[in-house]
Amino acid sequence: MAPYAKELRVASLAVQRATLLTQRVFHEKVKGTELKSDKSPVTIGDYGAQALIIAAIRHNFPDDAIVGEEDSSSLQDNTDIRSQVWNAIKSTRLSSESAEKELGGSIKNEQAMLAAISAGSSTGGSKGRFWALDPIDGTKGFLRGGQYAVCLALIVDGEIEVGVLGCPNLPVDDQASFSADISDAEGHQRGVLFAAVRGHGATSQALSDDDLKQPKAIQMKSPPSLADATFCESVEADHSSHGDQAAIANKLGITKPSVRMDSQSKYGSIARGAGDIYLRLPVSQSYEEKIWDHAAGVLIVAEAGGIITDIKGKKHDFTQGRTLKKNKGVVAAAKNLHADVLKAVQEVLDAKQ
Ligand SMILES: Nc1ncnc2c1ncn2[C@@H]1O[C@H](COP(=O)(O)O)[C@@H](OP(=O)(O)O)[C@H]1O
Ligand SMILES: [Mg+2]
Repeated sequence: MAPYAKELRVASLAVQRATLLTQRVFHEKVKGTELKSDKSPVTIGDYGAQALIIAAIRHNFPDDAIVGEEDSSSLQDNTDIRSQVWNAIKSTRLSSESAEKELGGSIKNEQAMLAAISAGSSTGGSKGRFWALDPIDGTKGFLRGGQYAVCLALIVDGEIEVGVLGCPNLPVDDQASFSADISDAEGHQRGVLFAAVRGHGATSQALSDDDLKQPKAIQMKSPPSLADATFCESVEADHSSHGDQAAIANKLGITKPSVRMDSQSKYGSIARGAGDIYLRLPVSQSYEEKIWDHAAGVLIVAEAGGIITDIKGKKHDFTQGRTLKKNKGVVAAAKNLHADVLKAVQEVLDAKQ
């Protein structure tokens, strides 16, 4: 049996089920939203997806730790949001009964739901097994009806071993034209699940497939020259500097406009060859990137044949707790482009000092 086969299966089904919940929440406009202490939004979808995924992990791997983005403290007193999360959970089931069973079935009651959400409080670290979970990455994209991703990765002794991304608003077709705009995907079936196991390649498949047994291998593309490359970057200018990115593109002779997209959908997109370069350039020197914003995507791009470093050219270090405190930013590109892109990144950033 391939390594981590059960982990990959459980992670894929758990992400599929959680993605379904987020889509329901969006379509039923159950959009109760709060602001967290850092002023970022959190929705019924974030809490519900975190509860469902953690319940599935705890059923299958009871000894594993979980580093999840959300915590349940604000749900303890807010009965309105809490009951909306509970209703979303109760009405979300996979259509395959056997898959539901593999995940351990639904959550029993509101107390169990709160306990599941709270179980994402692990501090991670360099030893043993833990899961890094972002129930909705790109919550701002989710609220806008744009791109977002449900992200889950297994980290063992500091190495990312399994990564899964559920991207409900990206086209299923790996060859579809690269755009963040959902209306451009008109005529394309949407909803894709990206996955990778370290040393065993990366895949994509339709999120709507009942049993998730049709993965296809994906590969990064190498454009004929740097000037033909397509960049992607965050929609939010305070997550990644659009100005620095434009200066780097200019230096490399790239004339195509960048594709702006929320969430780890950017990692999935370049891994399937829809786009060639992903840059995340620090805006604030004090911000520490969160491990759940990168773990799944970093493995998927690496397994699709890409190179991912920080802006200094260092590998991302997932042993440092809940954040990537030893790294700044992201430079992800096809193998033949990465060295030139990194050089341009450093020249542009150094010139600003
Ligand atoms: N100042 C900052 N710099 C970089 N990333 C930031 C940031 N503030 C918030 N983020 C992160 O950026 C993520 C979204 O990434 P992107 O810009 O690629 O869509 C957010 O995830 P959530 O949406 O899960 O909160 C959040 O964790
Ligand atoms: Mg996130």
